[in-house]
Amino acid sequence: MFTDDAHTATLASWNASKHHPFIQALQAGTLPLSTFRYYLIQDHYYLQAFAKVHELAAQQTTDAAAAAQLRAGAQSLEDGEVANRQTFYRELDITPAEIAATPVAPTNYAYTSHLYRMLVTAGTPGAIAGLLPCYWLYAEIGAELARTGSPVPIYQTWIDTYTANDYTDAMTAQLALTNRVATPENTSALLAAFQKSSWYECHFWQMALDHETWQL
Ligand SMILES: Cc1ncc(CN)c(N)n1
Repeated sequence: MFTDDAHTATLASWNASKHHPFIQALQAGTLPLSTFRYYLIQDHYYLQAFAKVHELAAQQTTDAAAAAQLRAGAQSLEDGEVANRQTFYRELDITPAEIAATPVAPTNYAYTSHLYRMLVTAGTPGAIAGLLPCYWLYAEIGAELARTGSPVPIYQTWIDTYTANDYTDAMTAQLALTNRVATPENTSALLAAFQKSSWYECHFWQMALDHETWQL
């Protein structure tokens, strides 16, 4: 199955994400709130692009079931993760003005550009494979972190987002969709899309730890 091969091919990168200092500090409760704020603001832009790629991929395909699944995935993102973020923004006093005044950081820019690129160069199946680590890696991270939890309530709520049934159901549906659109002809392109997204996921944590900015 495509997703088994993709998972095996990205084990090192996924382990690096799961044990990244950002994740370890979030679990220990030692992650500075300023770093979490930085992550949330950048992730606002990431999730916007993530939803947009779902919509564009749905528009681009003639596979009605795939289009419906992509739109359902985007809706579940809106209802779950994006809705939860509004609570975080209020709690941490993150305003629309602050978000608007914050540029998309280089790693985030590169990751979201990769998702759009996959749609253009590898079509809807390429976009689906590029989107999958976002669903799946966070579900695995959530499951691991939930074993001990975090002493900081807002970090615990963040963890809970990714163990919630609506999130894991959306992830399972996306796994099935990816396996359905994978063919012997497109497997290597889909694997490359998945591997690069996994690489970007790991660098996204580092971007947040570094409070990465453009040095133009
Ligand atoms: C960068 C990134 N990757 C994945 C997720 C989980 N949907 C997220 N919120 N942000």
